Amino acid sequence: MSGGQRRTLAQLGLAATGGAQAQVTGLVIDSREVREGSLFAALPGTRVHGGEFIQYALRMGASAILTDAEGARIAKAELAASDAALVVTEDARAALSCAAALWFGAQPEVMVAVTGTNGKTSVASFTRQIWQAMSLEAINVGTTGVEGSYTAPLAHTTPDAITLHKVLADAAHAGVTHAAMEASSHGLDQRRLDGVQLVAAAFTNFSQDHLDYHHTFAAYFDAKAALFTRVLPEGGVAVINMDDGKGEDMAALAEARGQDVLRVGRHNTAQLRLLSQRFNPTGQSLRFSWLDEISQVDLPLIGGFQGENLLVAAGLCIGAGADANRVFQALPEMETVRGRMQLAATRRNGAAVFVDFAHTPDAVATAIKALRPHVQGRLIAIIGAGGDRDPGKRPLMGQAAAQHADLVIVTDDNPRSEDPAAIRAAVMEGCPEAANVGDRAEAILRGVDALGPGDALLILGKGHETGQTVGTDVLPFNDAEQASVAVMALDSAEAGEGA
Ligand SMILES: CC(=O)N[C@H]1[C@@H](OP(=O)(O)OP(=O)(O)OC[C@H]2O[C@@H](n3ccc(=O)[nH]c3=O)[C@H](O)[C@@H]2O)O[C@H](CO)[C@@H](O)[C@@H]1O[C@H](C)C(=O)N[C@@H](C)C(=O)N[C@H](CCC(=O)O)C(=O)O
Ligand SMILES: Nc1ncnc2c1ncn2[C@@H]1O[C@H](COP(=O)(O)OP(=O)(O)OP(=O)(O)O)[C@@H](O)[C@H]1O
Ligand SMILES: N[C@H](CCC[C@H](N)C(=O)O)C(=O)O
Ligand SMILES: [Mg+2]
Repeated sequence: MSGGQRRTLAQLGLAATGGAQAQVTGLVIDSREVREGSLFAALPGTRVHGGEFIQYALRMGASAILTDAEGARIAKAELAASDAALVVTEDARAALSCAAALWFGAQPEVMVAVTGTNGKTSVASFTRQIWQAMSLEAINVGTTGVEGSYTAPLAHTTPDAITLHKVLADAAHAGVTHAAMEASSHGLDQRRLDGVQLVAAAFTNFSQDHLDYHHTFAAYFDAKAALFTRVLPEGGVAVINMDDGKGEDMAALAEARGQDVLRVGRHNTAQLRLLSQRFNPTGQSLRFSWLDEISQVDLPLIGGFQGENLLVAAGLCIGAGADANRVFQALPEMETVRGRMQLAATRRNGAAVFVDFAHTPDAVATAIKALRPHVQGRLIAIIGAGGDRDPGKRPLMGQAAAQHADLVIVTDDNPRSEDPAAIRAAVMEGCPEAANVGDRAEAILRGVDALGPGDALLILGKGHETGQTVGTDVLPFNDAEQASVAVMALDSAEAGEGA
């Protein structure tokens, strides 16, 4: 990670209380990765304070420790006995982010970020696609990794500051000039993107998720709002979806900070205003106005929310300096975002199977309702909820599915450390009539088997994911692949019977 370089703390924007001349050879947040000369950032955690590992980091040769008062208290004796440099700051996470930005030293010139409970990956991908259609070297950074003109896998939606700045620097060195990144609420709360220089930022929507981490809706909202109140500088452009219940509040916060607000949506205050959407079996046509000019575009995207996300992405590109007409010209070239309302297979009788990443109550409702106008017959939904994630959302996801689909199958979705049957039982509280089929492959087979002409199956929750996490094992699993296998098996069995 050091690439052989050495920096002083001053060069990393850090003021030390001792050993200020220390030469840092790399930045790490996990003591197990400390090498000779590393700066170890001992951060507060959800399970333990990183200060507990300072002793080990010093033993492994750390030349500097960055921590908060609590970390310094925990390791007081070891720090006193060491000649390593010590930086104690109120917000060690924020300091680490700025140090990481300085350490890696490069990021794409034009960077934007998007927050919101749902739609971040979609908006980031569309933003990157628009830029690429305008012949710019662009990437999106988030849940699906780094995609576009430079690619890399990522484990998190908003990676920790060190991983993030390494990726941004690598992309910039590879010639990437434009980047759209996702700002998750965890990422914002943990200051992971505080060192990123944003020119514009967007807000999609706000509904229940991650209450296991944030505990209250107010804290969850504040984490998201920090994209505008802390990360995006004054004078940046805030692109706000005004159709969401929190749109007005977010716009007011951005204005109070001195940002230009670009309003998007059906709302009558929107400058980029969605006038109408028409759906057909393979996509939709969108009519919208920008200031006083009206445009219309045909898109190969399934689901009304994708049209809405696309306008937010267009707003981000305009907010980041692109010419509006060139942005609008790029829109017909948009491709489906992987795992978001993605057509996975079609049965011989014409019934379609879609895969979508809905994993919140609002997304489950939105996704099923969004598919409805594209479907003539029955709509069957497969849902599950993740283990070690907000348990409160489980019955609400079941309820949303029961309310909007004609038939529901409840199955497993990354049970992680929890009992899968207990998670399914919690989901079933919201949809007591649903079938309960733990094995996901079998659930998909049953869903596909139930498809008559004109029907559609919507498999929710995993989207682009390629694994099923059970305990700590990640078993290979891909909804789109399973759907194809099920369609092939059932169609050929039926053809065999007919022969
Ligand atoms: C809940 C959460 O965000 N946890 C993150 C947090 O871990 P934590 O607070 O639990 O850490 P901890 O285990 O208490 O340890 C405290 C500190 O001690 C350090 N440590 C720990 C053990 C050791 O031997 N040595 C050591 O130095 C850890 O690196 C950490 O800095 O800090 C760690 C790094 O400092 C992160 O890796 C970890 O992300 C975990 C892996 C995670 O899964 N996060 C998910 C929930 C997440 O961030 N998701 C969001 C949103 C997803 C969405 O879009 O819906 C995302 O952006 O991906
Ligand atoms: N604008 C929207 N409004 C409501 N639901 C949406 C919207 N956009 C996407 N969704 C739903 O949320 C799912 C996830 O979309 P996407 O991956 O873009 O969101 P995300 O915010 O990146 O999610 P994550 O928090 O996991 O990173 C989609 O598959 C869809 O079901
Ligand atoms: N980024 C989200 C993804 C959830 C996807 C779903 N398949 C699950 O495991 O709950 C999270 O970590 O909460
Ligand atoms: Mg995402």
